[in-house]
Amino acid sequence: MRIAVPNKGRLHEPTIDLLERAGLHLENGADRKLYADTVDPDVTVLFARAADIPEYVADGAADLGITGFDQVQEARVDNVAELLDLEFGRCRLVLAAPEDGDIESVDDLAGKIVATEFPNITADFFAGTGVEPDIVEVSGATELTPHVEMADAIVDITSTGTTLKMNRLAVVEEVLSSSVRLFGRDDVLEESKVEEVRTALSSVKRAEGKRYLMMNVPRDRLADIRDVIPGLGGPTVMDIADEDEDEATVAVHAVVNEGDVFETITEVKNAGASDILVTEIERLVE
Ligand SMILES: Nc1ncnc2c1ncn2[C@@H]1O[C@H](COP(=O)(O)OP(=O)(O)OP(=O)(O)O)[C@@H](O)[C@H]1O
Ligand SMILES: O=P(O)(O)OC[C@H]1O[C@H](OP(=O)(O)OP(=O)(O)O)[C@H](O)[C@@H]1O
Ligand SMILES: [Mg+2]
Repeated sequence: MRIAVPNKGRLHEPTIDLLERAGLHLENGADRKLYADTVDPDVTVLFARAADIPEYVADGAADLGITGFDQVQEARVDNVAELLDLEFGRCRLVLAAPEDGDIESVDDLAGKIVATEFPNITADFFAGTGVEPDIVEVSGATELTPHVEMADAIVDITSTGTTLKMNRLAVVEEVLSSSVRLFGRDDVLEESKVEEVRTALSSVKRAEGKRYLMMNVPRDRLADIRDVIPGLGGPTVMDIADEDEDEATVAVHAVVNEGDVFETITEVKNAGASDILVTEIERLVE
């Protein structure tokens, strides 16, 4: 099983970090190498450009891929399926034009020129509008093209909006909303290794923003504690070893949202809990 991941750019680090947190530790993967082994002898990693990854998966150079949804759409591959939204690399592809120009809506682009690194997505977008500009493919610095009379508008990536603003461009319309996805070729989707990888990655995503809470509670206050813990399927209650059966204290463990931890601690304390411990969770397997 081979997974293609971005070799550089802004998606490289977070993707490697995610694989590591999922337990797929990379080995022998020194910088500039094309491949890396992982702790799982059946899983290798192929480093490729974010834009090439969908093709690599479709053609069989890799079985699974991790890259932006925008790249998967642009590649127009029809034999791959999405397995998981990894929820980072969030950005939008937008149609943008000079702030002080005369392009204010899609209709203003009839017969005009639109420059983009995403000609397929752009063509699909305009096909749905009935407006037919000339689409010119560029390989970078798209934001400059309206200022050098190469184009009247662009379709490009934005997230904070800083680059558009710096180039005095305004959003005319959103074309696509993107985040990083795990996807696989249709003919490998039933393989057990694919499900293993998907489960490992999704368990990391599920654990994000969650905390594990442990505490000791007098048995006769358990009902109150249950009332205040917004646990995942309720708390786990355990007898404490060597305690007398009738003895009073039990251990309570629960998974809670990070945002609820502060309030929950106050509430369980008021309900009689002591020795409260909060820890991070690496993975949460369904
Ligand atoms: N500003 C951004 N905010 C969030 N995600 C982004 C942003 N820019 C790009 N991305 C996402 O990252 C993907 C790859 O972009 P990145 O800039 O890392 O590579 P690239 O410029 O295509 O790489 P290369 O240097 O190989 O040409 C994009 O397809 C998109 O999904
Ligand atoms: O809305 P913003 O936060 O300003 O982000 C948008 C910019 O980010 C990307 O470029 P990147 O930084 O990846 O540089 P690149 O052109 O070298 O790929 C994209 O191509 C935009 O130019
Ligand atoms: Mg970029």
